[in-house]
Amino acid sequence: MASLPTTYDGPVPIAVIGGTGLRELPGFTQVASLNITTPWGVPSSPITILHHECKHNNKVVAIAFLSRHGLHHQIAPHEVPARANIAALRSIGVRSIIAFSAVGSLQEEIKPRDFVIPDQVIDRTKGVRPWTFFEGGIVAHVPFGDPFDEGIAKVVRECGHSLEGDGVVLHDRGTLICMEGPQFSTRAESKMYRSWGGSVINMSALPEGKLAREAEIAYQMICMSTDYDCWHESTADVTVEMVMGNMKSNADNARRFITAVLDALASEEHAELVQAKHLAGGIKFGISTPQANWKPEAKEKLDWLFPGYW
Ligand SMILES: CSC[C@H]1O[C@H](OP(=O)(O)O)[C@H](O)[C@@H]1O
Ligand SMILES: Nc1ncnc2[nH]cnc12
Repeated sequence: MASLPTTYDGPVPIAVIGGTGLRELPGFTQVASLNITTPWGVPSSPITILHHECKHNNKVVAIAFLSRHGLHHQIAPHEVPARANIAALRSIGVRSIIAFSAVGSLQEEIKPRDFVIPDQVIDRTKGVRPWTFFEGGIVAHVPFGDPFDEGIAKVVRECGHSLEGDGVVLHDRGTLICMEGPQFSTRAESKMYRSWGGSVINMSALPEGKLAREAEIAYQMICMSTDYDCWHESTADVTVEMVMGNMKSNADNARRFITAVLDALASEEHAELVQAKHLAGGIKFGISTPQANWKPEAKEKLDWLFPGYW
């Protein structure tokens, strides 16, 4: 294949982050491949810019795609450079992220290959992943009571329901447990997460979602169930083979789902939502350190993330 341009000039407000089994988005035209270096390092993969012709208005929109675990799934969940990923996406104009994830089901009614649009998350990562842009002399605290974006979630749910009966089964809400990994849970842990009200489990929603919130990016995860983890008495414990097998056999549904979401988000009706106007500027109110006391090195990094804010 001829190599792609390494720059892209147009606006790119929407990004898709692909996870396990979703290292690229088939069916879209690739128009550029960007290698971006951020003050937090380099992203998991080059950012591919895809052109998508919106079904509703035939308008061509640019979408950014990033592969969370790298082009060859060589990056473990705890090694994902989430700060570089989020910062790089924001630097090209991204303000809304649809993040895909393969998850274990913690509830009988969430069957393998069902989709879940989580609305809550419980953090079971172990503090080994860098999880904030605000450190080294500038302190900030952002609200995270609703960790996902309800506006984007509403559009995603409508799209999922429009595909129901056509192979897609959708659960509108759910509590996602984000564990550290890379080992899967013990049976005792799996049962404990069920007793906490967990619906599904993965290793990658955090700190990705927290960093997106700090970067004023609307973030919604679409989860696809691939297994019953290890709590279920009559099914085998989760294995990578099981996860990959279910991702592969449901890949076409995942592709149709994401295409429908991109069609909907590209319509005029959702322009404000996609630009995350509801989040814009909010970070200014979350900073506790008076600007006069900011360390120059810390300010330089934040200036990269929020050009023109200070
Ligand atoms: C290969 S099974 C565990 C792996 O799958 C999920 O990946 P992702 O969320 O990126 O789709 C899970 O979070 C783990 O990283
Ligand atoms: N059972 C499980 N636990 C954690 N992450 C997963 N991703 C897919 N299945 C999983």
